[in-house]
Amino acid sequence: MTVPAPRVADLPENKDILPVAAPGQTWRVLLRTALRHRGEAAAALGFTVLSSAGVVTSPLLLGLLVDRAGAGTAALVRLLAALGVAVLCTAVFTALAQRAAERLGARIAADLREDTLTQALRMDAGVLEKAGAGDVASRVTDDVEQFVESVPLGAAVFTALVTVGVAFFGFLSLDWRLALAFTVVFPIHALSLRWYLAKSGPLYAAERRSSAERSRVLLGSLHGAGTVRAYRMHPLQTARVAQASAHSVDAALTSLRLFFRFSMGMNGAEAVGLSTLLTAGFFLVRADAVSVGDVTAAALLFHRLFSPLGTLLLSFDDVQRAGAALARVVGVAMIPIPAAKVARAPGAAVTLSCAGVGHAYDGRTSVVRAVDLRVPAGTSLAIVGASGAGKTTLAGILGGAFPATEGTVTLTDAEGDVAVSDLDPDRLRDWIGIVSQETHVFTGTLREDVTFAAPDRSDEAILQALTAVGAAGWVGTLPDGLDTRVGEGEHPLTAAQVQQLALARLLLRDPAVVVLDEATAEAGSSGARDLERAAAALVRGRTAVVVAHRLTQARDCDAIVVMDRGAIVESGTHADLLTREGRYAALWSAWSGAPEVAGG
Ligand SMILES: Nc1ncnc2c1ncn2[C@@H]1O[C@H](COP(=O)(O)OP(=O)(O)OP(=O)(O)O)[C@@H](O)[C@H]1O
Repeated sequence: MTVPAPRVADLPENKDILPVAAPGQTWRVLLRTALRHRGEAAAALGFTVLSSAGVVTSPLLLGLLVDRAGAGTAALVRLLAALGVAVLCTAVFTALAQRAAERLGARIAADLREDTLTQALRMDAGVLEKAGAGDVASRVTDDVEQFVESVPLGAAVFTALVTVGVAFFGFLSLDWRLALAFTVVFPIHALSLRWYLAKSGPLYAAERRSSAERSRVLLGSLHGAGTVRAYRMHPLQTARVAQASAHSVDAALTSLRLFFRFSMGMNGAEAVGLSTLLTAGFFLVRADAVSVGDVTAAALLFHRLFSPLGTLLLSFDDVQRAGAALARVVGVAMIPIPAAKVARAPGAAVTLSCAGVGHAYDGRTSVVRAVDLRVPAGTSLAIVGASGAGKTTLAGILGGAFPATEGTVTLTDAEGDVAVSDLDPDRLRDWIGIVSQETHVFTGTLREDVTFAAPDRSDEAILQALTAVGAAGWVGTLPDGLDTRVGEGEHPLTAAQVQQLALARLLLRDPAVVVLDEATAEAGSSGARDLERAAAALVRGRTAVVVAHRLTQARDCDAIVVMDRGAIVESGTHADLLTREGRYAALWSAWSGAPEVAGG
């Protein structure tokens, strides 16, 4: 059966993914990571060399045994004893080499996974969003796993390389003509390998790409399950997942077909090699140039090499897969992290301001336009406006969740001005804390969840924070108190409780500035009042920006801005705005059910 050679162009291409490292960069990162564990690397190397030497010694001793068959019992016993020692040492060193290499590989993989995840978390939020969390997740999980799985093989490849090298000298020690016969396999292997490598590298890269795309579509479907259900988009979404999976399977099958063709060529080369060696041996023995023992040793040596040679050639396949996976992992490290210039802690009083802030998610349509704001230290500002006016976007920009496409956000304390974009990411949350619409409960104990951003707080401080946000009541009824496990599949929490935890988390972190985006929206009307009080506890005494859908929240703030189609159309205090009888007054009137008199 002839199998058509596959073409990379036939495979799906995903253009939105993160960069992939070049081979040179990948090797440098791998080497640098390995050098962090010098002891393990030296042990792996040393044991591998010893085990390779053992593999070559046994056939040579068996050849001697054949030649000295009539040399007397003592000589034979000595040879047999040497053979036994060689076999034993080979087994021990091979096991030690394997273990040392696996340990080294596990350490390298753990370092890579950690470095990649750290990098992914520090990267520009815009880049992360564009690339898709699925692609990053697939690199930190699938690709690192692929690399980890190939670690034992990597050790085997190294052993095989050393064994083939040492074996060649073994052949030379017998007779150079036998070594020559042995070398006929190399050109055949080299040609088929060249053919294979040219085709397989791009195919494996494409295979990894389509697997990343499948993860992206799957994760997207899971995250957007609510929307999919609400709009009855199951058939469409299922078709998207099926298509991404089909592309992934196609890519895997294409690589597999190529590999089968390559394996067939390899078996042929070994048959030719052994036949040539035996034929050359026959003539050399007939001409008395070599002994029968030499040819026996050469044939056994060649036979012993089937396995390392096969490992070398067959594993090119896996080495390439691992290489493609590693290049994707290292690619994450190549994404520039926004330069962090300021790592100082904030002063006690911080003013938040912005100038000329504009934002276009797609780079074309501005959803926030030319916003200038100043929130003096210790005061609060409410943002109100109709749905889609740009409140969440502005809050995200002010809170440093992502950079604006235009303008700057500045924090000012006694020491001077700091642009939010210039702050060290590790320091940013000391300056500004944010509660967004997407609150999340991390799987673990309630204590771990609340102290996520402030790990060293005492139970007393935690309970104080929970009391301040009005959560002490329900937390007191939990089966294991602060040790109760929450998060996915654990003790269920209501939307209002999740919001309270988010507020308590921020209270414990104690930033100078807080940005609250709809902290009360999820609670429903019954819990909303409680959450308003909880949010007020957080706002008190701090510089605060509050996205207020419930206008009672806006009324309680020192200043209010009204947004419409991305721009600020009104600003002032609650009383000012009511006297103006503009948009805010209209919103308030609709909200409170009756027109309110200024100052009332
Ligand atoms: N991640 C995003 N990508 C592209 N467009 C977005 C994104 N987030 C919001 N938008 C768009 O930007 C505009 C402003 O949205 P934003 O959520 O900031 O408004 P909002 O006033 O907070 O609305 P709501 O009160 O409904 O939350 C809307 O047209 C919205 O569709």
